[in-house]
Amino acid sequence: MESIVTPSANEAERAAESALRPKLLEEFVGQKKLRKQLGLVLDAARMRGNSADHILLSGPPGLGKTTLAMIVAAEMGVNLRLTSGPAIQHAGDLASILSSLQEGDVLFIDEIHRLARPAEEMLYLAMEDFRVDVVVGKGPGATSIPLTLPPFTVVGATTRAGLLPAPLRDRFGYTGHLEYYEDEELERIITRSAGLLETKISAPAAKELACRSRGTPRIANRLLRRVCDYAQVHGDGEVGLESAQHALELFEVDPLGLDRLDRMVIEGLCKRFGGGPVGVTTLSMSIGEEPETVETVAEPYLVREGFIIRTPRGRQATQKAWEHLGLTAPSGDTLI
Ligand SMILES: Nc1ncnc2c1ncn2[C@@H]1O[C@H](COP(=O)(O)OP(=O)(O)OP(=O)(O)O)[C@@H](O)[C@H]1O
Repeated sequence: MESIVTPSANEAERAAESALRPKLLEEFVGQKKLRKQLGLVLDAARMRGNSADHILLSGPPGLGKTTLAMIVAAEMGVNLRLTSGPAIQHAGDLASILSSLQEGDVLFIDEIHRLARPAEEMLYLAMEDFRVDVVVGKGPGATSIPLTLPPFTVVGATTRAGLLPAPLRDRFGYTGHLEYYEDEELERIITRSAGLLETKISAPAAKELACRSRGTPRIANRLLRRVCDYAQVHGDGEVGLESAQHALELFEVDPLGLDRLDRMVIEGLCKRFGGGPVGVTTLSMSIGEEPETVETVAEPYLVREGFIIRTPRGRQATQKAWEHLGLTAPSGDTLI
């Protein structure tokens, strides 16, 4: 189920996003600690006249990993090559990318935890010794020719740092973890993006959007685009609080950022199962959704925000879920 509050993006959306990306570290909002650490790593490399250490960025989708990789290249004044774990099917694919790198280049590998094993092993060597063994020919006659690479920087991005094998993780000199954003930071991102889209947005409207963006800049920018559409069609193009609220109502994003699926899950849990605990398969069937959709699309945010908890006996609604639906929890229950 595609939703306006999904944190991931398809290719078309990524293209639309490029106009809104901050280009330099000082334009990047939030992630204060990471910004300072990364700034130091880059400053030191610049002062030494070296390429930057390899950098690993981990965190949920839509928080700015790709943006930061682009910023690293811009700050270092070098070229950026973009690829991803799933795009590298064979070690040969990686060898051809590596052998085309120029001195200092930044190689961004998105979803690095999804690299195939042989490519991963080739990457260890390239990152450590700036060397790659290119295999020429096939079968018993195949020979391996060592190729020296110029120094370069790998920026790896992952949503699942725990899945990275230790030898690969150890080859990154700096690892930065991206956290969900505060509402006030999202407000600044929204105001900045509105400026780039040449739209005026009032401070209360930006605040309203921020509260519903689930801590994620990608969602904030997406909601902003829809709210701009609404203001253009139904008003004079300026986004005020009222038009923002109407637009968000139209797209079924409620004041705490829950969408239709999220509400169906907590409503099903409270109304049909007395708040649970109930197994995810039974719960999903009762609302006509696939268990995988409920587990991967709705649950992460509902758990993170404390609407539901996972127990060994299944999912359970919390007091916050009952309150959000305007319902009273059955008496006698010990609610979390
Ligand atoms: N700190 C920030 N300040 C301003 N805009 C941001 C910030 N972080 C992210 N964005 C914006 O949010 C959108 C998504 O960011 P980005 O593509 O970098 O996320 P990502 O973490 O790489 O996502 P994925 O894991 O899906 O690849 C972009 O339009 C980007 O401009």
